[in-house]
Amino acid sequence: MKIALIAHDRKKDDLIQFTTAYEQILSQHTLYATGTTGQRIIDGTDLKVIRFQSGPLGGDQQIGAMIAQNEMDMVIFFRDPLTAQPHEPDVTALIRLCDVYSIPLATNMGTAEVLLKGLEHGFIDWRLLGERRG
Ligand SMILES: O=C(CO)COP(=O)(O)O
Repeated sequence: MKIALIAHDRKKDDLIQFTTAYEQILSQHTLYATGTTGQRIIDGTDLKVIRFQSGPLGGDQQIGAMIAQNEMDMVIFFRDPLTAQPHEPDVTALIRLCDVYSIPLATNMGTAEVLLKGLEHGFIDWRLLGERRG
């Protein structure tokens, strides 16, 4: 599975804690991240991460483009609901594309835990069926 990991600045520590706790599951998948988030994960864990641009410089849009091309299977996006983002339209567009393409999306740690446990138990394997249909 291809999983995108993103966190706004005040949520980055939470995402590092989360990726550390679920490192064993995450390490079995291909991980992508926006620029700064990806660097933090690389520095803080043993996970391999493919980094895009930083969010304000287009990283959310790059992940959105992958979703539109059926190249992303899950998005974990720890948003900061209390801070205005200069690239709010990009954030909204990414979330919208997850809904357009029915991509599992977690915007907080509670949902992210459920998604990863579901991933571990094969609940998201339907994405692989789509891959085989090609
Ligand atoms: O702003 C972001 C998502 O909207 C995240 O970008 P960074 O990972 O580069 O901080």
